[in-house]
Amino acid sequence: MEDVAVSPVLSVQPLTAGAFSPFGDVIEADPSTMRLINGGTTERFHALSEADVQGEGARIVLNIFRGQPRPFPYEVGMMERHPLGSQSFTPLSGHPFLVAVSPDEDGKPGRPQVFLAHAHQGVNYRRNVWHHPLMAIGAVSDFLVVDRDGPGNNLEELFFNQPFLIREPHP
Ligand SMILES: NC(=O)N[C@@H](O)C(=O)O
Ligand code: NI
Repeated sequence: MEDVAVSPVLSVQPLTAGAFSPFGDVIEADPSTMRLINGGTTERFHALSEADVQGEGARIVLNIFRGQPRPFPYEVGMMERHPLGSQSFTPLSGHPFLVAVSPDEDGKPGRPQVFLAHAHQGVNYRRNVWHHPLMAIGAVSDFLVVDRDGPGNNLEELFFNQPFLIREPHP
C-alpha cells in the first residue's frame, strides 16, 4: 500500500495577548491602556504596539490590503518573514481572520500556531517573525496594514516540504 503523506492538521486557538506575545502584539481595546482625551469624549487605547523599521531610507507606511477569503480546508504550505520591519493587520470590514505564526528554528519556521482573530482584534507581527500571508475568512475583507517601505529585501519565504492543514477556521 503506497504511503500517502497526510498533511499534519493544525488546530485553531482564540487570539489572546498572552498566547501571541512571543510573536508580537494584539491590537485591541485593552482597558488597561485606556486614557480619556478630548474632554472625556474619546477613549484613547494608548501605545498598543510599535511599528519597527530598520535600514537607511526605511519609512513606516500605512496601506490597505483587500484579502480574498481563503478556502477551507486550507493548506499552509509556506511561511514568510520581514527581516527589516514589523507588519500589522487591523480589520476594517467587520470580519474575523486567521493568523498563523511560527517560532524560528535555526532560520526556518517551526510548526505553525494558528489563531482566530475577531473583527475587533488586529495583530502586529514583530520584525522577523515567521507568519503566513493574510488569511481572510468568509468574505473579501479590508485591513489597515502598517509596515515598512524602503530599500533592501524585506521578504523571506520558506516553503514546507510537507504542508500543514487547517480543516476549518475556528477553534
Ligand atoms: N507581501 C505582502 O505585502 N503581504 C504579506 O507580507 C502578508 O503578510 O500578507
Ligand atoms: Ni507579511
